[in-house]
Amino acid sequence: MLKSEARKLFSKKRKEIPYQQRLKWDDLILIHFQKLPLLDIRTVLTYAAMDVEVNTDPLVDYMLFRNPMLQIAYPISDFSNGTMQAVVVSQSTSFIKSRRGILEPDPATAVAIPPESIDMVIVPLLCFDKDGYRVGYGKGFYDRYLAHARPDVIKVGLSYFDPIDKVEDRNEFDVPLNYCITPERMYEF
Ligand SMILES: Nc1nc2c(c(=O)[nH]1)N(C=O)[C@@H](CNc1ccc(C(=O)N[C@@H](CCC(=O)O)C(=O)O)cc1)CN2
Ligand SMILES: Nc1ncnc2c1ncn2[C@@H]1O[C@H](COP(=O)(O)OP(=O)(O)OP(=O)(O)O)[C@@H](O)[C@H]1O
Repeated sequence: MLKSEARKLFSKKRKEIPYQQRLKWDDLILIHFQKLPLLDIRTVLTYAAMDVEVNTDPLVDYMLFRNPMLQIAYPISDFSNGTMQAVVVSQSTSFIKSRRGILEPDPATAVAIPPESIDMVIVPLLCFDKDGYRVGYGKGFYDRYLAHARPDVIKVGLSYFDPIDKVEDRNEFDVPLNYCITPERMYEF
């Protein structure tokens, strides 16, 4: 399937999920997420889910329960050049609604960190394939960001749907996932 087709199909499918179903699926995703090896993870870049995306809050709560010292970072996007910066949040961080309705930490209340300091990235996506390639919103934010991350950074995708066979129009910038978690199971690539 082509990225453009997958984007259209999975945006539609995601919007059609009933709210109660989504809550159940978020629970199942948390159960599989708990099987990930988290021992050496000190800094995680997650994302603040928009209403149709897999909710990351239960995963963050779980990771903080396991390791209260864990640093949690969120991206701040610059739509003028397609780049993102990771900022570490704390109790005193406030979130503000950016363009496109995404919640982002107020930069005045969070601390910017370099991409090399991140051990795990929870990556938003619209769909993924059996080799771990993903389709996002098509702006390349994550591929551009991951190009600067350490090669051993663990990339975890979250999806309400099973993988497609193959993203046919992969390009040289596409960074495949190490894991993708669905309500059904965890995929390791
Ligand atoms: N929660 C979340 N945060 C994120 C991303 C994401 O996918 N999800 N990003 C991943 O790159 C970056 C922001 N990039 C984005 C790129 C494009 C659009 C976009 O085109 N939005 C559509 C509406 C999408 C919809 O509701 O279906 C639009 O504005 O028309 C949004 C975010 C960083 N933060
Ligand atoms: N490291 C990079 N350097 C320069 N351009 C890049 C880089 N990564 C991606 N791009 C550009 O970004 C555009 C979007 O890529 P693609 O269609 O793979 O998006 P996507 O993976 O769906 O989006 P996203 O990463 O935002 O979720 C492509 O035109 C690609 O050329």
